[in-house]
Amino acid sequence: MSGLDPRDLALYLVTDAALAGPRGVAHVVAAAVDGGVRIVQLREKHAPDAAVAAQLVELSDVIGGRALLLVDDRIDAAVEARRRGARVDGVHLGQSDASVLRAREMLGPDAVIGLTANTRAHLDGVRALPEGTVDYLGVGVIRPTATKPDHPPALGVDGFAALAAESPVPCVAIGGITAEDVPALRAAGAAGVAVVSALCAAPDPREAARELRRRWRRPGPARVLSIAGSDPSGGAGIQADLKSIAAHGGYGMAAITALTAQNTRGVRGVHVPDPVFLRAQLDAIADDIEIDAVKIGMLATSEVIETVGDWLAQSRPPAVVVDPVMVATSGDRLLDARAERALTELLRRADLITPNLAELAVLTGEPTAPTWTEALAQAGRLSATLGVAVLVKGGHLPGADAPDALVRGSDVREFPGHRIETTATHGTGCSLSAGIATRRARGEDWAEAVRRTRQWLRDALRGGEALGVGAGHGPVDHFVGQHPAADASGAAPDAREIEAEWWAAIAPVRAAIDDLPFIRGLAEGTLSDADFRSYLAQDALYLRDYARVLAAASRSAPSSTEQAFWAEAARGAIEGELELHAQWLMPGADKGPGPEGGEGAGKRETVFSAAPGPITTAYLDHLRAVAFDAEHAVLIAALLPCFWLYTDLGVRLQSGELGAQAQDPGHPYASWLATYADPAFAEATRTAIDIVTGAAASAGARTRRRMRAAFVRSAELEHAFFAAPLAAGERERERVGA
Ligand SMILES: Nc1ncnc2c1ncn2[C@@H]1O[C@H](COP(=O)(O)OP(=O)(O)OP(=O)(O)O)[C@@H](O)[C@H]1O
Ligand SMILES: Cc1ncc(CO)c(N)n1
Ligand SMILES: [Mg+2]
Repeated sequence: MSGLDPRDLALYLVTDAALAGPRGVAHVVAAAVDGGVRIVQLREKHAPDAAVAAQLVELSDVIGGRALLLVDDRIDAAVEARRRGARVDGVHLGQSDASVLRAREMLGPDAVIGLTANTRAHLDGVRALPEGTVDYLGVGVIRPTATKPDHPPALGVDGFAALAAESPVPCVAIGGITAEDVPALRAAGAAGVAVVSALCAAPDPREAARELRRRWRRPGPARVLSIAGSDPSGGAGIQADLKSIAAHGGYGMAAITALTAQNTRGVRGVHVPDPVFLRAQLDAIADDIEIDAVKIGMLATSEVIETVGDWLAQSRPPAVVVDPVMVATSGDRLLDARAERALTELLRRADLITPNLAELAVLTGEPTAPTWTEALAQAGRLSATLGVAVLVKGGHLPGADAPDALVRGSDVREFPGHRIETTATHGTGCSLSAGIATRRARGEDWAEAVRRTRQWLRDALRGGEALGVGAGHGPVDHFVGQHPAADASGAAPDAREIEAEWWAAIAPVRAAIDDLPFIRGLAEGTLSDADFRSYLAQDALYLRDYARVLAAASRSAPSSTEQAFWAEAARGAIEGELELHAQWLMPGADKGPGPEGGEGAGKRETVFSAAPGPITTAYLDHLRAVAFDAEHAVLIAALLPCFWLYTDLGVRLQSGELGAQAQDPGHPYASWLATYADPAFAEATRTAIDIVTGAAASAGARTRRRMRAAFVRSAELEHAFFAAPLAAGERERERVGA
């Protein structure tokens, strides 16, 4: 019995020269091993032994001990290659190939010997052998495949599971496996998956291997390792990473590269422990724990960078995000000059790097990009040079925008966003990269992981100042909205804190709204006209009574300014928005505002002709109940989501953050989207937030709790309202049998 570690079976590459094509088998093997393949089997059915031995020598070189090398069938070639100095770890044999006993005799007790099996009789054959003769079984084929023309009938996942359950040795699934099959095979008891085409025919075998490794992950929280420096003030470095990993549903681990003495005002000192001990930390983790993603932060010196680079090359975690930390928010340099150069080599081992503008400049050797357009161009050049994706961060741009962009060569995906007015920006870069790594390890694609982590970070930025940590650039609040009620401490929160806390409290609702097919369709312009009109018909009914509730808020307002504000909002709801609805809903109405603009006597009947749907009724009942029953403060809290969520969505739809740019003149819903992105509406929303959170700050704890509950309920009803049109459309299609 060899010392085969069953974890090495997880991802197994079987070579195929024809599929590898002109780039050659060695190239595919090198890339696949980089991507996380742990066993390589050279499968060469026709070449003479000498040629196979020569290929084994070459592959042994390419692999350099990072994976096990086996050969299909050709024991003599393996012996010959070993004689020529190659490291050949064993053979894989078919049922009709040379006997496994002979292989064990020729290659010795440490060799890895595998056998193909696809029937119960084959399992009996293994049991009949002396224990330790066979190390693993290759069981398949799972699906019909062209790479083994004479294969027996496909087993499928269930057939595999039945054999694996009875096998005396670990079973690797093989034959026609694609990335989609991997989780099911793991669940079926596979020790690993062996693939041919999925890697040999892949345009990028490294990325394909990484994808297979990610899919191999067992379900549950992602295990994410931060390799970074310590910030004792808790806002950046490993402390930020661990909080961010936890906030995104991961299990966090940390290997410390350096200790800093810093606070929110700056870095006072850096102490770098012996990199040998860093390596000991990394090995201790990897020897015991399956790592789903690694986030790398501050690396301090070139020795540390080399230590991490060597470890990465050996352990090849399936997702690697490197935040090339060189300059802290406070402006302090965190790397020495030699280290800045050594970093470039390490960056090639990443999937994604996340430089800010200053770091992008150092890495490209160019001056700091003066504009966002120039930053994107720099990121494109860097991405092409390094062969990795670059998330360029616009946090340090002057002006009102703080966009980021995911750049892969010439492919650019922008994430627009307004700058948040706050001093709490310490550790944003650390928190962002750790969150992205965690989300990627949980199965989101890179763009999705970036989008969602950014959305979270923006709430964390808004909540940062309320933490009251430090007098300089304070930390973001990684768990904004999840703290035990501020009231419990006795101290009443101020309006700013309430704003951050309430907005964070509805973060899950907001994320769910973003994910609705209705919103996606609206953003992309792919929503059907019928679905949009069915939404508008309900919205017209809603706005008519929403305006009445606004008027009730005006009546009970405590000051004339607020009385006027709610009255003006009521007028706006009736006039402005209903105008637009009339233009869309009137018979023969064209998309968007037309010259006739929906005047005329029949207008009201047509606009309000739909029967109110159950969600419309539920939402209005909620508003009317608070208007009828509750204190003024609770009423205005219930009214707030209709302002706040629409402004937020309007701005993000308009900017393209959620899909196609609404400014695109071809966008079918451009005129509708423009209403909600209107700066005047944003201003009204700002006033509404100030009035409501101000009222909450001066209210007693009980009223404040009722306000928050009414606010959250309205937000949930906003979500239900956006979900309703497509659900109704679905029911209608079922009814008519379409
Ligand atoms: N005031 C802000 N408003 C909105 N987003 C911001 C703001 N400041 C930073 N961000 C966002 O925070 C993330 C980090 O970006 P930034 O450019 O600040 O990186 P960094 O300089 O590496 O951060 P760090 O100081 O933690 O090292 C990005 O997603 C950026 O868009
Ligand atoms: C330890 C550490 N890592 C990263 C940063 C970047 O903000 C920092 N300030 N401190
Ligand atoms: Mg940074």
